Amino acid sequence: MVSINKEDVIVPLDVPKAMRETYVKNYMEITKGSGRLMLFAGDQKVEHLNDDFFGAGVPEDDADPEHLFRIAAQSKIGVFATQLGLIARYGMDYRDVPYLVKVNSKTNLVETEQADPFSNLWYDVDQVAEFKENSGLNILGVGYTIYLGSEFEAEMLVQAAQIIYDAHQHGMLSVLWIYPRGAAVKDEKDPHLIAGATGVGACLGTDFVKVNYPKKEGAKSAEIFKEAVKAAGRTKVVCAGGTSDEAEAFLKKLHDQIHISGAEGNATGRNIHQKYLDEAVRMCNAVYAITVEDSSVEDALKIYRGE
Ligand SMILES: O=P(O)(O)OC[C@H]1O[C@](O)(COP(=O)(O)O)[C@@H](O)[C@@H]1O
Repeated sequence: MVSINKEDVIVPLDVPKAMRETYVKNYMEITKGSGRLMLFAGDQKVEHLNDDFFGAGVPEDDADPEHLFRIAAQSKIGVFATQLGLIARYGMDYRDVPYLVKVNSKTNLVETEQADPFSNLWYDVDQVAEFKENSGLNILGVGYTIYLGSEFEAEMLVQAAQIIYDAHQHGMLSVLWIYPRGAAVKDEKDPHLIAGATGVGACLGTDFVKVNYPKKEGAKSAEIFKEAVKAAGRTKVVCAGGTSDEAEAFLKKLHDQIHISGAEGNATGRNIHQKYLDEAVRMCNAVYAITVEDSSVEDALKIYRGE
């Protein structure tokens, strides 16, 4: 078990004095007192349309958006990230779930080869705060995606800066998804470029930055990922889960990211929700065990197998 005290939370100076306590409370809650983030990612209904939710290899449970809420409610998680509209439709039946509102999103219909990606803002943070107030839901933070290197990078950087600043005004946390992508980007998974991305996250002052796990011919990803963790400084780095993998390999990779690279959590979607509910809940609890409870891969696998 890893744990931090309230006093260990470094409160950024853009959080007003009156909101410092709220920020610390949200930080402790989103990390379950571990300092590490277990983010269950459920924004793919926009990002990947129905590709992740229906078709060969995807259990039928996943075709219904409520599957995501059932998993979030029945498993151990730090936070469930999805779009505000979906939360508004289901939140009344899932009041105990901790939420993170993804404030921008785009589909994958236009390929990167056709046009550089731009993910525009759907809601500003004041609307998220208003929604939190009106719904009474436990909204701990906001999330935003930047496509670094896109011709629309400048717009996304400004929007990200504003949403982080505004989130901090409300004592809410920020998670940036930063993916280098567009015609100017030769290799999205280049370790040096990923480290550039986490450094941008640090300069934007985000609490957490989520990037893809770097890949380089002949190199061990867990080793080359260290550059990105270092570049992020006080901003904590987590990795996207990627396409569904065999459970043991996925859990081992996550364990390496945390214990070799120095990542402070995970942001996992498909590897959890592309399963029937019972298995999805066990997988989610296994991911949580490695992240928050500091379990070994063997112990996490026992949780996954229901032993
Ligand atoms: O664990 P997963 O399914 O990769 O989800 C992690 C994140 O990556 C995304 O799927 C987007 O990734 P891509 O744009 O690279 O496809 C997000 O929608 C999601 O939050």
